[in-house]
Amino acid sequence: MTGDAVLAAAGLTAGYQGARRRPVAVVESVSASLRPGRLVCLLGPNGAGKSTLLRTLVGSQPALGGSVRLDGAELSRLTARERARRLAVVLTDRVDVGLLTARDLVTMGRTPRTGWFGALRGADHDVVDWALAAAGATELAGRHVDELSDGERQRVMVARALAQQPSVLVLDEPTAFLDLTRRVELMALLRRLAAETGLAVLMSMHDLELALRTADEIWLVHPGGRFQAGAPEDLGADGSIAAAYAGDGIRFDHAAGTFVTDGREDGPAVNVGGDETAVHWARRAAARAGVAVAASAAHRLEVRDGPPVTWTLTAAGRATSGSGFATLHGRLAELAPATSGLPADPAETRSTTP
Ligand SMILES: Nc1ncnc2c1ncn2[C@@H]1O[C@H](COP(=O)(O)OP(=O)(O)OP(=O)(O)O)[C@@H](O)[C@H]1O
Repeated sequence: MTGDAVLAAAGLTAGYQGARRRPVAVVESVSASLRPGRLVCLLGPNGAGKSTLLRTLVGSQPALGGSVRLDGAELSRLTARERARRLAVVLTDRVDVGLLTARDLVTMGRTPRTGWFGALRGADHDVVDWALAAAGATELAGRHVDELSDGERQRVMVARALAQQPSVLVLDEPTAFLDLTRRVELMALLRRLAAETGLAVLMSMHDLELALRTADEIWLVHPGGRFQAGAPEDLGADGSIAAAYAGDGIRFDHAAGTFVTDGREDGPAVNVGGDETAVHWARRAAARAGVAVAASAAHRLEVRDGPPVTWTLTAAGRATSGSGFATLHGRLAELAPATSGLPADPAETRSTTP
């Protein structure tokens, strides 16, 4: 089942040694493979076990069961240097790099190939230049790393990993401290590197919507440690993502592909139809208003592309029409009872008291 996989887990259990050296499994029965040129996002709610699984997959903590193979070789049998020639890891931890320039740091990425005291040859300098350019960090080469912004630093760390010329790049929450623009840019960069160089990329992240839009495949860790792998659309459409992230007061609306803050499955729902672009935005407006989108819903919303977008909402036998999403959102919000949990306004309470 591993085929041409560069990183493959079979029946893997990741976890810790608990009290009295008793093994405590965090993620179980992981069988999945990462192939060249693919970008895989590892998702799961807080504490599900993403970091534990990543650490086990890169060999920085031992597996409790099963196996991990890197380029066909059993990971635990490879030396650190053999691993580093094939596998590069980018963590979010800020390491103190003293007064190193970005180029110095990226050059250190060559160490697994040259050794600590190995002289850098012309070809090594070419690789460093390529890595800086590929990560969009050429203009940062002469800057001191400790002066860089989080986004710039992240690009330099990716360049350092690329300088190792690995087959596999593993990143733990690389988008964590980046603003939306930088997050999208970093994802686009990793996508392009995978497509153009055949690099296999595995990254954990919390930005579900960005992951679902970008990844070739999703690896999903459910609370309780169940593991699932599949195409983003399959895991989104069959409700697996929604199930993994179901929590108090928030749920993933798998029809709209967004989170909504109404946690109740029995809340109001609307059946949306009409022009494609208008339907897309109407789904988002519904999600924002805490209204689920479902083909079986009794309420019916019909939308037409604009500008301005026009809509007709038929609810409880009464049809209302309007234009623009501000008015539609207001009308949809009336379908969803308030769920803020805020105490009632005392003035309002008084006015309803006889
Ligand atoms: N060294 C450790 N010893 C014992 N248990 C641990 C250890 N490190 C983490 N855990 C536990 O393992 C579980 C999974 O943690 P992990 O950090 O892998 O989750 P995560 O999905 O990466 O979470 P987050 O999204 O919050 O980073 C948690 O219950 C955590 O408390």
